[in-house]
Amino acid sequence: MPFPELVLASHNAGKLKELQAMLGDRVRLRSVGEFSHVEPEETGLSFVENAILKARNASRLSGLPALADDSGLAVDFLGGAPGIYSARYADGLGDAANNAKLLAALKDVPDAERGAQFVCCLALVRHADDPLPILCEGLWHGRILHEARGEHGFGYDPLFWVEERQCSSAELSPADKNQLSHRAIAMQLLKHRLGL
Ligand SMILES: O=P(O)(O)OP(=O)(O)OP(=O)(O)OC[C@H]1O[C@@H](n2cnc3c(O)ncnc32)[C@H](O)[C@@H]1O
Ligand SMILES: [Mg+2]
Repeated sequence: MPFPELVLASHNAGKLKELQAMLGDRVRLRSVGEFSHVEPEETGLSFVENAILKARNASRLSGLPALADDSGLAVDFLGGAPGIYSARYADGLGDAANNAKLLAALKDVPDAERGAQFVCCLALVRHADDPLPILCEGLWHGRILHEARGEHGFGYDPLFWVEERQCSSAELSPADKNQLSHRAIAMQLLKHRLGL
């Protein structure tokens, strides 16, 4: 196993939980929070740029190989917003405020125009200056509900309708979300690349 221990370049507890569950016990994820509580500025214009930037920063702080997840929700009616700005959509006020802002932006928009995709870009760097990061991407298609449903997950999960299961992603069990999600698709690819 090339990476028995990886630093996860994330301060999001929901991601850590999901990614560790997907990786199983052959790779131990350590939070970058063990090394610093300062979050890097996400200055990239794409998911991949931000994922690489976060991975390099965590690797520099820890001296260890690092995995980053940059993800978000791209809503068709909003031209792909909030996209890379998903975490900060309501100016840093958190998940509930982000969800309220999204519902307001889609007020009176009919179901047929409420298509959206969750995007996940994973970047793994072997060291802070790695010239060839491993990059894997996953997309999960759904649509935005008119009101929140479900208690599981995090972020926009209560507003994301999963057609194949006829429920919101916050109504899926954690195990089911970890089979279907954008993050699950990207992680499958990464595991394949790592021979896991
Ligand atoms: O940057 P780190 O520290 O990893 O944590 P973050 O929460 O800021 O993460 P991102 O910058 O990648 O922003 C991702 C946002 O997209 C949303 N998001 C991503 N994956 C999600 C998921 O599986 N379910 C619900 N919302 C998700 C949620 O609002 C996240 O905060
Ligand atoms: Mg972030």
